[in-house]
Amino acid sequence: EATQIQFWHAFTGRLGELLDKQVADFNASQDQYEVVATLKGNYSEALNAGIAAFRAGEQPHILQVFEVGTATMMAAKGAIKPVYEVMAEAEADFDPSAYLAPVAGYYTNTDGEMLSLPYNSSTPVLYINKNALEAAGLDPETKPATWSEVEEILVKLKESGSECPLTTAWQSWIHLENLSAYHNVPFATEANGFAGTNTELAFNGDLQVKHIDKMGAWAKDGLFSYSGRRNEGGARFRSGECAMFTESSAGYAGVKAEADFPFTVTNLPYWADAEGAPFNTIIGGASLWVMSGHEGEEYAGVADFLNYLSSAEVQAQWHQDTGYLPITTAAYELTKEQGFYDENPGTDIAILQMTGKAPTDNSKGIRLGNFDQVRAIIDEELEAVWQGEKDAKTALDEAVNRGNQLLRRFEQSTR
Ligand SMILES: O=P(O)(O)OC[C@H](O)CO
Repeated sequence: EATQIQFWHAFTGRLGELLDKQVADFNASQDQYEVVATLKGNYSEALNAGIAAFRAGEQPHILQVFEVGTATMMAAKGAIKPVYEVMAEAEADFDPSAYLAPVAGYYTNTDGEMLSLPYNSSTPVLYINKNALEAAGLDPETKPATWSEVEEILVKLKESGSECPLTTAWQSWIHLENLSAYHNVPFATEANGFAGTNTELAFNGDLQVKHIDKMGAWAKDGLFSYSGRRNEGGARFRSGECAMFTESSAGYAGVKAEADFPFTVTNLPYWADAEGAPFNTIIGGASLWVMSGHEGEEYAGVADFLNYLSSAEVQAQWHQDTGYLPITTAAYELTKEQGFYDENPGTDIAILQMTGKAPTDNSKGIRLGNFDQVRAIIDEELEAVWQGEKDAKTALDEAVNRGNQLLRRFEQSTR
């Protein structure tokens, strides 16, 4: 009988279908192991389910954790079995340098050891409904590079009757975390937490205040329409209601499957007056953590499955279907060879935007404890701006102060 491997994840919709297919293909490719994929809710819910299950001794073998939970998982030493160790014990053919540096770097400790397996890494991009541009009397091929250009388009969209010229998914990730990296200003001190847990939030600087202030004004003028904290805006873009949409590169999976209008995927816009901008954006998405407390034979199966997911063919197909980054150099090269980027313009935007410039201390990534809870505070404060209850500076100052208390709590818990 096949050894079962439990895999808990957070993918619904088109991404859920594609994940189920990968699992079915792996199961069909051999008869020693059977991976059982279980949906555990959204990213936060899946993370909490994994932690609660560990406490109850009922943890899965593999847990998908979004990038926000990385520091929490790294600190949960007894609960996890680092991927490099799983691979070494299984004597698997595993080469960490096969992974793209900015992706691997996110999930690697200071000794260069890979702790979790990069699986679905994304970066934010801008989606545009070409029909909406045309209806506003604009060239449907328009690709605004800067936020000032975006603003001019939003005004025309509104004049043409659009009730939702712009919406966004993941507001903190795109409009504060990536905004900061893209303009080379700190989101937090200590290299955004990569250099240590003694870190403080710093996203209430001039650039961030200016950007959130602008978005607040756009909300007031009916140019920006808020949809929710995660990717609720996706349905509104795919149905044609919203004309422009800032969202993960992986929003591509759903847009490609559902939108019945021509669309553009282009770079996340930047502020042209910021020196040196744009720098590179940072990753989001999730990685796969192996949990401790299982049998050796089961870990051999985990190693096989993770290697399967990383193989060039599987990873290239996943990248092409979902819009997630290709993860390994081999999958990237294979995708180029297959002519995918030429046939599907915009699909290489994410990887180019991530890797265009050498990362700085502000654009390597973000590694903060209690980050999911910090994001909830940020969401609350941003919502107050969109509703016209707070100005941008007050909201960001309060988010920084409230968030810092959670960072201190995390630091104390790791001592
Ligand atoms: O939609 P995803 O999977 O690319 O994730 C977006 C954000 O990184 C979530 O924190």
